[in-house]
Amino acid sequence: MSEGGSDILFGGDDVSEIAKLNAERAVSELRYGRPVVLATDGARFAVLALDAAAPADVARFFAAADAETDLFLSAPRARALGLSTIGPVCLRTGPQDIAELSRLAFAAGARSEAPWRPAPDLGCLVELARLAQLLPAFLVRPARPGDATLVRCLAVAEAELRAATAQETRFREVARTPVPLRDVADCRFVVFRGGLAQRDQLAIVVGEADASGPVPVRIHSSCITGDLFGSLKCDCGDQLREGLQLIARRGGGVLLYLDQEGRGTGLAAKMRAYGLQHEGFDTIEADAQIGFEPDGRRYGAAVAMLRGLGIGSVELLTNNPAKIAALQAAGIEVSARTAVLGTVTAENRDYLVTKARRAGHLLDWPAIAAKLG
Ligand SMILES: Nc1nc2c(ncn2[C@@H]2O[C@H](COP(=O)(O)OP(=O)(O)OP(=O)(O)O)[C@@H](O)[C@H]2O)c(=O)[nH]1
Ligand SMILES: [Zn+2]
Repeated sequence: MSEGGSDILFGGDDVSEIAKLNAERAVSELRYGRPVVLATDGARFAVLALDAAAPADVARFFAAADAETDLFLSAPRARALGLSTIGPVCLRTGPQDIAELSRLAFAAGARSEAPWRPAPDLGCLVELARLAQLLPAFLVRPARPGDATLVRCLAVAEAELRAATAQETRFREVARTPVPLRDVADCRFVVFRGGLAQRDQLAIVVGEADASGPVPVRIHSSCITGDLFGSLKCDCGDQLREGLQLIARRGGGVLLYLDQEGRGTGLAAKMRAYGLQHEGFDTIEADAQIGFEPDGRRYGAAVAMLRGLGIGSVELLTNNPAKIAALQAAGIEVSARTAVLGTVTAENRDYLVTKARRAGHLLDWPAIAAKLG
């Protein structure tokens, strides 16, 4: 029986499959604002995701505590508060209302004088927050044996979360059908299902690519604001359409459309970060203020889809060296890189400059200027 109490299983006893089930249940509980019991090496904690908890949930969590409650924060958020740390921390806050806890967890420019300790033992909470697409801030207290308030709560072991990551690269094709697009008529949409706490992923197969050589591929992270609504704040919509056209001009290839809004932080976090950008933070500083590293994206789904499509060598359409490195690390050959240039606007210029200066994106400014005419 697993720490999570999943003693009855419907189909299969693959350890990482069981771990996935429990990890996804934990993600769901946290998103509903319910406490989860986390078993780490030698200790058990009750944890509650602040981003998903209502004031009543927080009050209940404190009321049930016979021990001190801490506020767990990721390393970027701790540093934003002025704490000198390289890892996540626990602040000893004492009972607080949700407004004060939220100030400490998310508010731009906030500082903390509260006592704190490094919390490497709870580092898996950052991973849980990423899977749940919640800001990485949790109320944490020891879960004592016999604590009646936690009897009906889901328990998940840190070891299970680790085992579940094996599922991040397991996908299977579930649907394939032609979808002619305005700019690229010869297209098939191929849907893959799997991963860990992930929605279905999409591969758009254009024309007939010869998979015996390098296949033109764009790996595109979803950007609802840019891709769908033409937001001027980024270059994503241009890159999406130009990527598809470029692939069509090559005679065929694949665009992988990954469910990775906001560099993997999720739509709500991205919109919070946009709010901070209006206050003057750049795209990376804004994410750090709300607790995120510069780029938390994973490419296991992309690798699995390429393999599922029989592609082992690619011409990658990107300016992002992290995408090249991720494919290479997974054994996909990147035989060439081709830039994909969006339009530079007054609204996205600073964003592009930050991507080039701080995230190492390979932006070809002369080519961009030439494109502008
Ligand atoms: N957190 C955050 N995410 C953003 C911001 N602007 C755009 N994004 C996200 O950034 C990602 C950009 O994805 P891509 O266009 O595939 O990737 P890229 O890293 O720019 O690399 P290439 O386009 O391949 O050169 C998408 O997930 C967007 O939703 C922002 O200001 N903050
Ligand atoms: Zn965008």
